[in-house]
Amino acid sequence: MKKLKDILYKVSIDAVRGSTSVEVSDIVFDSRKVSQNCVFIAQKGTLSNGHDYIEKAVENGAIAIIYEDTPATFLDTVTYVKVNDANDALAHIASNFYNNPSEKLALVGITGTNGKTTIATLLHQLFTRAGYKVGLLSTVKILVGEEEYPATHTTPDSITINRYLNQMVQAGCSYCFMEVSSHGIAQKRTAALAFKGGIFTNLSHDHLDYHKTFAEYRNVKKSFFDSLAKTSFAISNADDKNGTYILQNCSAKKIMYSIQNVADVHGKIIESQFNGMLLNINNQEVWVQLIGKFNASNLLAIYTAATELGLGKEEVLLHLSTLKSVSGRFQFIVSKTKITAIVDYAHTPDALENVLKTISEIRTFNEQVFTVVGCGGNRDKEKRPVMGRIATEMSDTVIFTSDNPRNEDPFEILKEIESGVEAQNTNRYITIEDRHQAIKTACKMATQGDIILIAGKGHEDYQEIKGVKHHFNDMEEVIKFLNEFNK
Ligand SMILES: CC(=O)N[C@H]1[C@@H](OP(=O)(O)OP(=O)(O)OC[C@H]2O[C@@H](n3ccc(=O)[nH]c3=O)[C@H](O)[C@@H]2O)O[C@H](CO)[C@@H](O)[C@@H]1O[C@H](C)C(=O)N[C@@H](C)C(=O)N[C@H](CCC(=O)O)C(=O)O
Ligand SMILES: Nc1ncnc2c1ncn2[C@@H]1O[C@H](COP(=O)(O)OP(=O)(O)OP(=O)(O)O)[C@@H](O)[C@H]1O
Ligand SMILES: N[C@H](CCC[C@H](N)C(=O)O)C(=O)O
Ligand SMILES: [Mg+2]
Repeated sequence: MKKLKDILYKVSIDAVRGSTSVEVSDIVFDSRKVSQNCVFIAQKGTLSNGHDYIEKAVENGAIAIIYEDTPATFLDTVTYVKVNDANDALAHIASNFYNNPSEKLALVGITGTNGKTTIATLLHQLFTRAGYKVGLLSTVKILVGEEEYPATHTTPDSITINRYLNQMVQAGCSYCFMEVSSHGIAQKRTAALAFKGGIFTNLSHDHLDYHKTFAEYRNVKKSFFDSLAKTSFAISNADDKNGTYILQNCSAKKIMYSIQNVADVHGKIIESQFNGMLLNINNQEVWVQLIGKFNASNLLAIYTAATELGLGKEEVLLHLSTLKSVSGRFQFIVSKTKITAIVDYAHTPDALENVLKTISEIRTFNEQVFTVVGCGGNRDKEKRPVMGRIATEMSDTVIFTSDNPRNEDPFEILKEIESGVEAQNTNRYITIEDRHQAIKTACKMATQGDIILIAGKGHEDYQEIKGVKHHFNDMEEVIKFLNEFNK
């Protein structure tokens, strides 16, 4: 068992009351999960304040309390440690408690609005193919080697991160690729981790409900790169207008990739079809099984990271050609009558535009493109009209529908989406709130050779309505209806 003082290493402490030599059984930030001899870390949240639960935590057996705001009463049987930032303290305590696992493997963090899951998952695939045991922390799932665990967040809390990293180290993983969300950075979930490298994809409109301004959102992402060690690497996208800014105060080795400009790693799409594209990366050609400019960009980031982590260029190119698309990311099926149905997680204006652009680059224009799309409830409202405009501008027919309305009125969300449709495109859409019916209608309307894009939910297997998650999967639905209509 560890002593309290052992896990306080690197924590910025203001005051201590009681003994730090007590032995601690576990660390928790939720009073409901406290067990005998636990350390309870009181965090200020968005809904409630952990400081209100200090007494409850002590009642449940906490032996030590880490806090920012001094509690009204102190007990002699409990050790109290005052810190100026409980989230930062939690990050260090979690790392110490699990023996600083991030220092024992090569940890790479991927951040940006879009592409994190794709890059992290494909890097996991690539290094596994290269013969290593690899960890993954992503929106879709957590992997310790090939062993799979469910993911609840894009970037989990510090305790969960370090618990899994420790498990990865124990299992013999040499690498871990993790998504680093802006919420994760802002809440210091990744603060005490030793990153071998960081990757920046792009920055566009999202989460302004949480970060308030774009500048704040951008600076949160930048702070991740500011904190990278000199001995690590920072890979950034020269095609994004914030790609250089994000590395301005970064002291790590900087490497830029681009499909538009001159850069350390330059790529070009030579040819593109539904089943893949031919890429030229730094003057070497490679056929890959993914499509779209955005995936070419993701593959450049992957190529750069893999070579930076020590794999040979030829070996990396060989593995790149075997990588398969990530679940719910431009995942497609072709039906009996050659209708192509694509399920994609595009839930931001930028991602929706990219997916529709990719489709227009490949389509023949002898067919129709149907788009089924909605916007999540209790999330950024500003993106709704923008997504409404983009969907109707770039598809022949759009069916607006619900995507996790959560606690909002789905019809109000739909009105906000519709408000963005430009006058000349109002005849291009219909609105069907029920997502089953919306997908069914698209399948009914589509004829031989048409394309149906179902955007926003990707891999998700639920529709969240008023706190209840009902089973729902876009791919299952579209396959079911295409079969039902014998298409
Ligand atoms: C807005 C946000 O990020 N919220 C996260 C935050 O919760 P919170 O600040 O609201 O916490 P709270 O419920 O107010 O409670 C405050 C503190 O009191 C404690 N408490 C509370 C009640 C009690 O009885 N006892 C007790 O001790 C809580 O454990 C907590 O420490 O801290 C919690 C613990 O780590 C997270 O689970 C929670 O994520 C919620 C579920 C969430 O939805 N987060 C999303 C927005 C998120 O983080 N998304 C990003 C990326 C999304 C993307 O890029 O698309 C992600 O990384 O997943
Ligand atoms: N590099 C990219 N640039 C723009 N759009 C992208 C890029 N990569 C993927 N996309 C689009 O964004 C969607 C989400 O991709 P992905 O899941 O990889 O992103 P993410 O950053 O993990 O998102 P989240 O914030 O939800 O975790 C994809 O389905 C695709 O439409
Ligand atoms: N990680 C994102 C995913 C959004 C996916 C979309 N289907 C929605 O529910 O809005 C979020 O929770 O904001
Ligand atoms: Mg993700």
